[in-house]
Amino acid sequence: MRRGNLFVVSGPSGAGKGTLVARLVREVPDAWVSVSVTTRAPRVGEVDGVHYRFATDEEFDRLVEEDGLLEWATYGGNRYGTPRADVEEHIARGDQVILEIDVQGGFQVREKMPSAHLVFVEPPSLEVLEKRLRGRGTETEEAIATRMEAARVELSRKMEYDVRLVNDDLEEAVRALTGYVDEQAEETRG
Ligand SMILES: Nc1nc2c(ncn2[C@@H]2O[C@H](COP(=O)(O)OP(=O)(O)O)[C@@H](O)[C@H]2O)c(=O)[nH]1
Ligand SMILES: Nc1ncnc2c1ncn2[C@@H]1O[C@H](COP(=O)(O)OP(=O)(O)O)[C@@H](O)[C@H]1O
Repeated sequence: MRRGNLFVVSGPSGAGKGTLVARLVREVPDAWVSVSVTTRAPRVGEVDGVHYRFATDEEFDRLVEEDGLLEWATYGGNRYGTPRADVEEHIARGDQVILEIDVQGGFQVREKMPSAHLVFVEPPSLEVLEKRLRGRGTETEEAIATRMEAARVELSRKMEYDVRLVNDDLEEAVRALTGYVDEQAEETRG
């Protein structure tokens, strides 16, 4: 039976993961993006169940206890996790499953599912990263500082990922990501 593939997309906050993954799902028909659970507060325009499943600390605790998460991590003082059942179901269905998660989560996925493909999205520079984060207009100055600090740690682990792509020119980065997913998927698509 046809089985899908699992892809992890990580990289510093503001590198453009969300933008790239949104383009990927438009261009690769069997791509499916997991919706994470988070204890972070919704941003303006974020819809529960679409961008994230927003949860209380107690709800998140319960998911961890029930072993309902494939991986989870704390980022910027909030917890984020990948619901396990949906991911397993979509892989079984033959989809190209995409997890947009931080590097701590990326390495947990590699441990549990060694066949996962790990993609690291890099910004052209730290200066550009900070500009993008500020330009997005979603974070306070304090949150930007926390994210820039996390970015340095995340970037220090990029060589442990299977592939790296620099998101400078958006169209070029979209082509690189869709090309990689298609290439890995080809064998299992049948
Ligand atoms: N480990 C893990 N990280 C996640 C998950 N969902 C999102 N993240 C990561 O958490 C970090 C913060 O996400 P978010 O608050 O949405 O900020 P943004 O990435 O700047 O839009 C990013 O690095 C996300 O990739 C998840 O389910 N698990
Ligand atoms: N190649 C690019 N060139 C310029 N701006 C970009 C590019 N890719 C993304 N952006 C912008 O940078 C900001 C951060 O992108 P986003 O996808 O939210 O990053 P992430 O999901 O990694 O936190 C957004 O405002 C987005 O529109």
